[in-house]
Amino acid sequence: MSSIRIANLYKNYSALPVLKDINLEIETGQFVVFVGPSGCGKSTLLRCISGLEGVSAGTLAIDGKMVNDVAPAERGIAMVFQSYALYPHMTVAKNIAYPLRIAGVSKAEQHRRVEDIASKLKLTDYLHRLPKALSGGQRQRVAIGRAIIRDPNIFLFDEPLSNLDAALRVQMRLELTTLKSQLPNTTMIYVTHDQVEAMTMADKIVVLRAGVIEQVGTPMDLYDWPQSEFVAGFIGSPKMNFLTKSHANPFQAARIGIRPEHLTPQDGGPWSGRVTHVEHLGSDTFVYLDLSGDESLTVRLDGRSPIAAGDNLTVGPKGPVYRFSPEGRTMAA
Ligand SMILES: Nc1ncnc2c1ncn2[C@@H]1O[C@H](COP(=O)(O)OP(=O)(O)OP(=O)(O)O)[C@@H](O)[C@H]1O
Repeated sequence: MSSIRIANLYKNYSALPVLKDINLEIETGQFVVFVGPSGCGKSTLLRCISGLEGVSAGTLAIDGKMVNDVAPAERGIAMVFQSYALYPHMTVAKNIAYPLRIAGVSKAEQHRRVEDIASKLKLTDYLHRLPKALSGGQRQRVAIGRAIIRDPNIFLFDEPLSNLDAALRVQMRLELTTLKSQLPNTTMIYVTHDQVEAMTMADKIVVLRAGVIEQVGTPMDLYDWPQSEFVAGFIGSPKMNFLTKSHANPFQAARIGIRPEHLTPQDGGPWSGRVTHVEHLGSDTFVYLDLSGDESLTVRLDGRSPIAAGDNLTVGPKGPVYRFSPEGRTMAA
């Protein structure tokens, strides 16, 4: 068991409030992702859960037991950071086994556990190498192996993939998802800037903004039912289009939003303009449309499109049009 309950949590640095009235429940075995813009408090919340930071007010409980005053090492938590430090003179096997060696676990047991973890993390062929002979992704897997060998109930990741190149990030993303399925009782919390990572890995996403929780939900809840313009703009790639004034008036709202993939060429559709750029990605095409009043739309079309820069184009919705109040809250459909 490794559920987490956070109630009315505040964290200040000197007089600066960084987390404000955080309330969050995480069930055993969930993979929860914290997303939000730089400085919104993601890492601070993770560090409060780990015990590396104390909280200023509120309660933090693991499996129903308040842990505010429990030392980090006693919380059953392991943490992996973006900058992981492997011991350069030790082989992969020795790096992974290190926490067990320190704990005085027998050689035979160390060997058994290292073999088991290496097979989970596809490191079996690299156990005798030194870290300098590994790729970035392999080194990050060793760091993860060293963290999971202690059998933590809760695993915290702070942007573990941000130092890797794009292709390796995708590969590691899939491997972390596999790892999660192999550890069904381990609760995982993952901090990232990358909303694609959040969408593809999370059971539950927590969107933070300026120290408060803006919305919590499954990836598809947040995509389909963003409660605010902030969440609507944060989740989804390419980003949701926002329109105002005459482009929003027909929908009886000051401001509306529509996702690029929910627009389609449509005679008599509500939005017309001139195509400024076209990007062909092979699988789909992004069309950029200039509307009157200095507003613009990104349109995502399936497959290849004959539309070219300079064309006039009229588009309409084939999916939801979100309406926002002047305060940026989503209004009922
Ligand atoms: N030790 C500290 N002392 C003072 N202020 C801090 C400290 N650590 C973080 N902060 C401030 O708290 C706020 C939240 O920082 P935090 O690192 O949690 O944000 P984040 O959402 O993880 O950002 P990023 O995505 O850029 O890593 C920031 O304004 C930051 O400057």
